[in-house]
Amino acid sequence: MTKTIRMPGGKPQGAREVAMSVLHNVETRGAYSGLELNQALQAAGLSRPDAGLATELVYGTIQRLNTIDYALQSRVKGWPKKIEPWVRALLRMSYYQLRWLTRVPAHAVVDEAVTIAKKRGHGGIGGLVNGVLRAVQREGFAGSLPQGLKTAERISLEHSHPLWLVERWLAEFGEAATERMCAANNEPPHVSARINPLKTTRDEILAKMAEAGIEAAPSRLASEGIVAVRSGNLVHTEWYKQGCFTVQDESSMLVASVADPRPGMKVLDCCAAPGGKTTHLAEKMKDEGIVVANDVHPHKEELIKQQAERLDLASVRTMTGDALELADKLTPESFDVVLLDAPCSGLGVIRRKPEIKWNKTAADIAALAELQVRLLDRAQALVKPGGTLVYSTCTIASEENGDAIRLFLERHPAFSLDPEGWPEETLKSVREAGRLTEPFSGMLQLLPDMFGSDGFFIARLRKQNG
Ligand SMILES: C[S@@+](CC[C@H](N)C(=O)[O-])C[C@H]1O[C@@H](n2cnc3c(N)ncnc32)[C@H](O)[C@@H]1O
Repeated sequence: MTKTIRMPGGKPQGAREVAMSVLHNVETRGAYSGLELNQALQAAGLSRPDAGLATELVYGTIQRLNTIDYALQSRVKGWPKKIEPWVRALLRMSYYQLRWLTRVPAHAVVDEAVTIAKKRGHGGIGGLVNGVLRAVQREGFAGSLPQGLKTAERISLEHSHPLWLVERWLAEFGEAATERMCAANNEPPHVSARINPLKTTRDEILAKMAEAGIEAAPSRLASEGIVAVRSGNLVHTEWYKQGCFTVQDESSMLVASVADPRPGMKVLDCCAAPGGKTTHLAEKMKDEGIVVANDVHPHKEELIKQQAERLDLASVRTMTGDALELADKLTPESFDVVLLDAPCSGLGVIRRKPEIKWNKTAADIAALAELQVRLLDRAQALVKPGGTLVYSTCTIASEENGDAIRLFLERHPAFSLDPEGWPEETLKSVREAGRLTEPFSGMLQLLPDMFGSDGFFIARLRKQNG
């Protein structure tokens, strides 16, 4: 049984009720799971284990939605459309627990679900929930997938991904890689952090974490990175508050390293909020020079400022505006390094934001690819002759990545892909994993199954001198 506490509205809420309301809002209001969950957890004030359970229920249920709905449709008449959204959320979440969260006794899952159903609805709903979950419990999960499915259908149902996405990945990456990626997308993401070398060293933080009983190890991919196990949210630590590190995915840490800015340079980050890469660029420059950090959303400027302040970085200058208009506002050819960390479909970060796989469409990818090419077209005008343009996304859709770069290069012959100056340890790890296309071209696609880090694309382009 989980502890129940009083919500501000007067209603008692335990981990399962919190998870249920988050799932309900994600489905009915299109809310982001991460934001919605953070708000709900703050409001509910759950204990750490209960917050952990609520988190697991939300992510696990969204991750396994396809598989869960397939199992429930034969047991619940009118599933899913004719069932009230909150009952849908409750049944899905309970099925998830029965099947994948085996550390919770099945009878406790059913009892709690029935209690919630009766409290929120009426006896009839309690009866429905009880009947469905007891049947699931009795029948078990063996043979829960139909026989004779085509490869795409099997992967889609087994690993709970939409069919169109599985078909797309099968065509591009083949069966083995698609299956690995889909499985990896259902794993919990690594907790990782990027050490701020202006304040501390990786060894020093690792030693302090070991002393505090936090299991952490150096990243295999990024020289400033650490990966922690069962550490809780590192944002709540004193080290974070003191600016010793930034919580960031390991793949994301590579982008500033590939940009390789030097102290004293003038650098532009076109799409910068919340400032993860901006602050990394400034750290790499030893806080000497200027990093202009721009984002289109006015409210996000403050987020970048807060990060720069927390890390004591004085070289960051923030501005708000559409990156498509930056070339009209800033001096042409005036930046040594320009980073375009473009808005993208996010198909590389499904593990962190599982609703992405259910919400994004092929049409979104096409529209984003078109925007990205236009953003590249405008950003290039700001690069000095001999300077560097780095393009990155957290997606694995080729239209938004390699294809966008090829289109760009056709139109801008002054630029060429630059395979030099990439972080050695990264290329070594990717090469050792047998995942580097040789000879290395200057573009890198990391897939989510390779290192347990986000799927990311990075291209480094050099503008010719004069
Ligand atoms: C991938 S995120 C950037 C993450 C950031 N670079 C970091 O490492 O913390 C993309 C950002 O682009 C911003 N954005 C979207 N369209 C834009 C545009 N037309 N001009 C400038 N920024 C834009 C979004 O607000 C979002 O913050």
